[in-house]
Amino acid sequence: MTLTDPVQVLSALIRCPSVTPLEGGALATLESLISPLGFEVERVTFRDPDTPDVDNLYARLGGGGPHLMFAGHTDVVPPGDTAAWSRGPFSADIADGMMYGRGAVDMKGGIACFVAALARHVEAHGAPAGSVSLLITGDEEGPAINGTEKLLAHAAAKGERWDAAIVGEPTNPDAMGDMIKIGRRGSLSGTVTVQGVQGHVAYPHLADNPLRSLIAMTAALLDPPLDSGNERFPPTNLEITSIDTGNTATNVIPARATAQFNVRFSDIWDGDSLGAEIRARLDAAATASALRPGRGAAHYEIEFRERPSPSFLTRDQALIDSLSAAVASVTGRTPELSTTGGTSDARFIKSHCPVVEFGLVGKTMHMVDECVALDDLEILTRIYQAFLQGWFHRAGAN
Ligand SMILES: N[C@@H](CCC[C@H](NC(=O)CCC(=O)O)C(=O)O)C(=O)O
Ligand SMILES: [Zn+2]
Ligand SMILES: [Zn+2]
Repeated sequence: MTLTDPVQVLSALIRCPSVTPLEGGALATLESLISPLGFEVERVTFRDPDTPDVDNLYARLGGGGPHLMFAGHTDVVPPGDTAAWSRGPFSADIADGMMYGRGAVDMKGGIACFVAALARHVEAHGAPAGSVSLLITGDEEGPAINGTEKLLAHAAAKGERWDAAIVGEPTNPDAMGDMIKIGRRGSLSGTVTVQGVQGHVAYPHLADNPLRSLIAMTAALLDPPLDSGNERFPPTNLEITSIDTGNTATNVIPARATAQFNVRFSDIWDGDSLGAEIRARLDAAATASALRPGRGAAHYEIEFRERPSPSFLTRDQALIDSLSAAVASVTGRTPELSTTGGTSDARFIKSHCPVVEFGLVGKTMHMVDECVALDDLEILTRIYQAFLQGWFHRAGAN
């Protein structure tokens, strides 16, 4: 195994079937790869009621400051229908300049490139004059209860402090150098249940169809838009993800109906203010009678998923500039600074230190035939190398 070669490192990681929440040998492989670089490695399992136990890894190279954290996850989403894959999802097969496998871009590829970049840095300059830590969880694709948030708290309780962090999630929409993430939108999910009265569809006056209200209520959530965004964030977006009654009959009005939704929200809102707006819209629509003439207000309940993800924005311009300069030096492109897309574990890290994100091209993440261009692995490794050198130089080390 040549640690400076991201292709070899990634190949070893993809071959570990670490479908969330299983460790699948991925953290053990990573531990055996980085230990010879001089990392002090700690493996820790977190538990919580009603969630699977999850293995995590924290490793530190060096003892002094400045201290840079690289964060990521080795767990991957399930491959789905393996027969639909043109190559084994854990084979790491290479064809036409691409490596195939679950996690190729999301985000074993990012980890492999960072390890290779660090190995090259150590080979060329020796260990950085400061510290580099790897904070790697097996619970990013799962509930995210027994992962990054607890690992950060665990390390912080032992005295660990970080000056900055970089997360290796796939941030580029189309090509390397497209985009750096400098923050993330918030996320809030909920379920609305409307109670009605079951009955015969031909005698609707004897029943109370909950879908009439639920249709008006979901429409009220969608329109008018929650905001039009700002210079930092795209417009807040609410998606209805399911409407269900469990009804299999064509001639029965169901007794109740549920709708599920998820909101990706800008920093105009937080979980409380958004929850209040959603309740106000539902109350107004439940009282309106256009789809339910002659009836009183519909009876409904709303349940929000616990712990909405907060939005955040990284305001450390020096860190953003350092990463942008590294991307530009390798790709010749100025990356867009964006808060689009999903949430990431950076939402936990931002409470400990400034955090930015840059990784591979995310086009195939979570898809059948997830794959990465070998050229992109080399580009990302060089970007991480440049970032390491630039960040430690700016921070006053080598
Ligand atoms: N499973 C976790 C968090 C779910 C995070 C997920 N993030 C992505 O898919 C990343 C995509 C991107 O980088 O744009 C999401 O946004 O749903 C939980 O639910 O806590
Ligand atoms: Zn990911
Ligand atoms: Zn993912």
